[in-house]
Formats: sequence, C-alpha cells, structure tokens
Amino acid sequence: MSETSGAPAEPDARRIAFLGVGMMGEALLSGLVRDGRVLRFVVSDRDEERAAQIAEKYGATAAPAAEAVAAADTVLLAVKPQSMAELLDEIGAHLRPGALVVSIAAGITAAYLEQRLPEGTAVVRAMPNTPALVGEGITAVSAGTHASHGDVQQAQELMRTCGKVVAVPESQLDAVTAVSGSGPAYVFYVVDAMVEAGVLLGLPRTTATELAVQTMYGAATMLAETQDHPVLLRERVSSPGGTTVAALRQLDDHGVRAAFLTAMEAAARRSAELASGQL
Ligand SMILES: NC(=O)C1=CN([C@@H]2O[C@H](COP(=O)(O)OP(=O)(O)OC[C@H]3O[C@@H](n4cnc5c(N)ncnc54)[C@H](OP(=O)(O)O)[C@@H]3O)[C@@H](O)[C@H]2O)C=CC1
Ligand SMILES: O=C(O)[C@@H]1CCC=N1
Repeated sequence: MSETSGAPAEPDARRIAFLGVGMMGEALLSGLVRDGRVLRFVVSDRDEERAAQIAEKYGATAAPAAEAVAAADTVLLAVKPQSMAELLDEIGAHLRPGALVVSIAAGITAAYLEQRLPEGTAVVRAMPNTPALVGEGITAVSAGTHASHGDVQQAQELMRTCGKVVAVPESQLDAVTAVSGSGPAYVFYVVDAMVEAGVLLGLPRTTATELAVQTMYGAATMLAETQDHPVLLRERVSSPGGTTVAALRQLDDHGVRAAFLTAMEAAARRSAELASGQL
C-alpha cells in the first residue's frame, strides 16, 4: 500500500484511514487535503470503484478496510450507522495499538464502538455537517471512555480543517445532530421554498435563486459578525405596518416555528433510536 501527502505547511506524520468515503467522508477528506499539511491518507469504501475514484481525486491510496486500519494512526469511521457493526467486525483485529478512532456516525454511542473494538481503544465521537465541503462546517466533538485529552485535541484539530469545532458531552450529541448535523438540510429547504415563492410571484428562476441565496448568505454573515440576537435583527427588517410583518404573521399562522421545534425533536429522537439499536 503506497501513500501520498498534500502540500506541506506544518509537518505531520500521521496516517489517517477514512472508512466510508460517501458524502461526509469525502467532505472531511477534502477539508484535510485543502488544509495542506503533510498527512498520509488511505481511503476505503464498500464500493471499491468509488474508493478508487476518491483516492485518485485527492491523492490518497485506496485499500480494503482491514488493510487501511493496519497502517493508520487515526481511523475515521464515516459509514452509515446501519453499516457500523459490520465494519467494526471487519477492522477490530487489525487496528494498530494506540490508534485513535473517530466516528461521525449519528446516534452510534462511544460505548457501542468501545464494546466492539479492542479493550482500551481511544474513541472520539464527532458530529460534522456538509458545509465542511466549503470549509464552513461546524463539528461537535465528545470523548469516549479511553480517549485522553490529547486524543480529543487531535480529533478537534482534524475537524477544524473543515470549519469550527465545539466540545460537548456525549449526552448532547443527539441535540447537536438535530441542530447542526441535519441543519443544512433545513436551510436548503427554506431557500428552495423562497425560490419557489419568487417564481410564483413572477421572477425568473435564476433571479429568484440569486436573491434567495445571497439573502441567506448575507443574513448568516450578519448573525455571525454582529453576534446580535436573531430577534433584534428580525425586528430591524420589520417596518411598522410593512411587508415583513405581513409575511411573518403568515409564518406564525402556519405554525412554522412550531414545525421547526417538532421537526428537530424528531431528528434528535431518530438519533437516539439509532443509538438504541433501532437501525
Ligand atoms: N451526510 C451528512 O450530512 C452527515 C452524515 N453524518 C454521518 O456520516 C456517516 C456517513 O454518512 P453519509 O456520508 O451521508 O453516507 P454515505 O452513504 O454517503 O457514505 C457512506 C459510505 O460508506 C460505505 N460503506 C458502508 N459500509 C462500509 C464498510 N463496511 N466498509 C467501507 N465502506 C462502507 C457506503 O457504501 P454503501 O453505499 O455501499 O453502503 C458509502 O459509500 C453516517 O454515519 C452519518 O450519520 C454525520 C454528519 C452529517
Ligand atoms: O441524516 C442523517 O442521519 C445524517 C446525520 C446528520 C446529517 N445527516
């Protein structure tokens, strides 16, 4: 198995195995490659053709999972929760002593992973999101039983190549998954609805899309840069007796806020179901 590295900024001799290079595995790999430190990557996927394509695209090596972990200092588990038990069976006996295992699977607890990996394996759970693809992700990280402070820092550093990182207790990860893990989908849903409304009002689709996307981007940038409360920012848009209050009243009448609460409760509940084995 040969290995390649990105352009060096700070030397880093770690070897990282990506197990599962679907949507999220690729997003995280792209962040690390963009980061450009000397990191050696090996990728593995049940779909060998996809693994080979990803390896070629990012200058990594493709290998079967057992082979990939045998040479890795850090192992990133990026398969669906439903595939996790099978993958752990496959790699358990091949893991290097002292290797750090980072899992991004929704719902799968550190205890679930620790029970299926060699005794004492350092496990860190991370919940990233797809804006990692453009370096604007946010990841929440929590430590398993055997993970040291250094292990957690290493996992955080890994995830920071894709955006921001926060540390949370594992008990909060279902809620995190509901807010930021699944969150980009709600935002895309809202933008899609705004574009559709613009088209309904007679705008060309391209114009409606440009207006909606830049409005979302500008509003998010204001939130991040001013740190002002969203209610204050909303009030500044709402002229007395004007267009905005007319629209917001309709959102309230249609129960949009309540729908968000119910939807995100459902996401957190589903995450907890995955943890309790209801795959
Ligand atoms: N998508 C997202 O926004 C986020 C996802 N996550 C988590 O990331 C994980 C991956 O999600 P996502 O990228 O969306 O899923 P994908 O289905 O896109 O990617 C998972 C990949 O892993 C492959 N795979 C399955 N089993 C194995 C195995 N035993 N060995 C090697 N590869 C395997 C899958 O192949 P096959 O399709 O053949 O099964 C697939 O290509 C999930 O656990 C999810 O909870 C976390 C945060 C955000
Ligand atoms: O939908 C899912 O289950 C995954 C976890 C968070 C985002 N996507």
